[in-house]
Amino acid sequence: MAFPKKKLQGLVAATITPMTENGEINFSVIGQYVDYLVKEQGVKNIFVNGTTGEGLSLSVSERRQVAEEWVTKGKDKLDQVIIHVGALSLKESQELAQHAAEIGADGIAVIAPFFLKPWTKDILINFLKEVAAAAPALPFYYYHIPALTGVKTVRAEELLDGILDKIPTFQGLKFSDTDLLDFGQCVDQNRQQQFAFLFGVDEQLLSALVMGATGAVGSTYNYLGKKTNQMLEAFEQKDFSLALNYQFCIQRFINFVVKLGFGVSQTKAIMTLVSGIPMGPPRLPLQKASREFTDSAEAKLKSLDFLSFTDLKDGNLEAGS
Ligand SMILES: CC(=O)N[C@H](C=O)[C@@H](O)[C@H](O)[C@H](O)CO
Ligand SMILES: CC(=O)C(=O)O
Repeated sequence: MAFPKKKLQGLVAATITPMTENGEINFSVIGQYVDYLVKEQGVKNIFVNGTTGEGLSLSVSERRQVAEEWVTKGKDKLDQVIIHVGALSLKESQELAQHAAEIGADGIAVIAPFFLKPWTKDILINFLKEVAAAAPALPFYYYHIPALTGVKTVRAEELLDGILDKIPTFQGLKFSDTDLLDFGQCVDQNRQQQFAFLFGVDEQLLSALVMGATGAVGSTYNYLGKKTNQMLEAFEQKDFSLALNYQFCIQRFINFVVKLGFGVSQTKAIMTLVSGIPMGPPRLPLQKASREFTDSAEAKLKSLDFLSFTDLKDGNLEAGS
C-alpha cells in the first residue's frame, strides 16, 4: 500500500469505553455514540482504547471487541477510526495491531511501554517498529504522553528524526504534552513529510495550531467538539481574536473542572450529562466521579452556554451520582 494514505485531519474524539454498572463493557450504546459524535459534535474521527477509553485497563479480548464494535458502527459514518494498541507486552501489542488491520481500522497508535521502560530513543523505536511491522499496511502513529507513561527521556522531536527508515508506515504523532518547543520542532524538522501532527492538550490547542498542528485528539471533543470546530474554523479564516475567544471559553470550562479534579472518570460523567448516553462508571483503579463534581460541572456547562436545559436528556440527572 502506498504511503501516506488519506491524511488524518481535524478533530479526533478519544472515545470513552461505555460500561454497565456491573463493570462490563456496554457495547449496546456505541452505535448511538457514533451518531452523536457525527451529528451533534461534527466530529468524524475517533481514537479508540486510548487513555480516555481506559484501554490499558481492558483485557486484550475486550480491546479487540471494543475496536471491532467501533469499526462496525462507524462504517460509512466516520472518516477514520484509529485504534490504540500499545501494551506492556510486545506480543499483545502485535496481536492488537494485526487485529486492527483485520477489522479494517484506518490506523494504529502506540504509547511507550511504561513499566519496564525504554530509556533511549533507539530502544523505544525498536519496540514501536516491532508493533508497526505486525500491521504493515496500516498507518502508524506514535502517541507521546510522557506524564502518563513516565518515559520522559525521549523527546518526540528526537524520536521522529529518521523514523521512516525504521517505521515505513509512520504517519503521524499524537502529542499529549505541553512542551511546545518539542512539538514545534517535530513540525519544523519534518516539513517535507506528509505527517499528521495531532495535539492532545485540548485547553492549549490554539497555541499548537499556530505551531503547525494539523489536527487534535482529545477527550473533550466528545462533548466540546462543536465549540472546538468553531475555533478551528475561525483559525482557518485567520480570525485569531475570534479563535482566541473560543479557546478561552473552552479553557474556562477545563480550568474549572481541573480544579475540582479532572480525569477519565469525570469525562465519563460529563459525557453522560451532555450526550444523554450512559457511559457508566470507570473501571478500577479509577473511581466514579462524585455527585458534587457532576452537579458543579453541569452548572458550569450551563453558565457557559455549553448545555441548555433542553439538551438534558431523560435520566442523565443520575450521572455521577
Ligand atoms: C491526559 C489526558 O487524558 N489527556 C487527554 C488526551 O490526550 C486530553 O484530551 C485531556 O483530557 C484534556 O486536554 C483535558 O485536560
Ligand atoms: C485523549 C487521548 O488522546 C486519549 O484518551 O488517549
